[in-house]
Amino acid sequence: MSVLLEVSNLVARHGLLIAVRDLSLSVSEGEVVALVGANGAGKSTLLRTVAGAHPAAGGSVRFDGADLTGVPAHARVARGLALVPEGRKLFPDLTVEENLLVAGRRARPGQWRLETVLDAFPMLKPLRRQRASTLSGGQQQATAIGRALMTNPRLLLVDEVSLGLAPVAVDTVYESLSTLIAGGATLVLVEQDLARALSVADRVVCLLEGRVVLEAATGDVTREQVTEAYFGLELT
Ligand SMILES: Nc1ncnc2c1ncn2[C@@H]1O[C@H](COP(=O)(O)OP(=O)(O)OP(=O)(O)O)[C@@H](O)[C@H]1O
Repeated sequence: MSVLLEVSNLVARHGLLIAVRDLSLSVSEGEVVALVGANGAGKSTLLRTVAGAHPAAGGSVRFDGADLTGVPAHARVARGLALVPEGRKLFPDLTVEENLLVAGRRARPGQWRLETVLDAFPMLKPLRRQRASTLSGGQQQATAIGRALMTNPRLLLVDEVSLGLAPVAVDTVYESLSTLIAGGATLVLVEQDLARALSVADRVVCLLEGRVVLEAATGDVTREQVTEAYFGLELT
């Protein structure tokens, strides 16, 4: 598998606070990576910096061989990097369909268009003409992932996949993610629910205080080992 994303010695700050410290990570084409870690570990800042929504204070972000470190977010989307942000950030007054179509306006060529996104997220079909502000959390998350797909990404970064969703909504969102995975999508998922994360990912990367403290194929690591890394406990 060829490397699609290569993050090297990345540093990201919020003022004086260093949220991402000298972090290196690579993601290969077709891989599903679960990014886990406690609140404040730096997961969101990392995804936002990779997507160009937050500036890098050091290091580099290479995508498909090109250095994108100083490149604006919209140009990264054009190259195939898409972020589903924490809080979903839909246009509340637009309908589901309009939210999807807006994202598709400058899409790269590819399989994803309104019809194929609705096929991947069947729960959205009856909601097409409904305003985003009236949707449940799960419906919003499905719309937000669908909106990112409309750009025909080569790598999809999804922040906080299941945060705030009812269990049944989490199931539905993961069913659709599984469809994407079966179709060969390359994904980085930030997920608080460790069992979920381990169930879909090929590899788990655990952050603590802005650093990678554990990185392993999901088959090679136990839930206990990930939990220990998560809280910064000594590995036994
Ligand atoms: N806009 C901001 N201004 C100042 N500090 C911030 C800002 N956003 C995040 N931080 C700080 O940066 C560090 C990393 O936060 P980040 O949100 O990236 O972590 P996270 O792992 O995604 O956590 P969470 O699950 O809570 O979102 C934390 O100490 C956080 O308080």
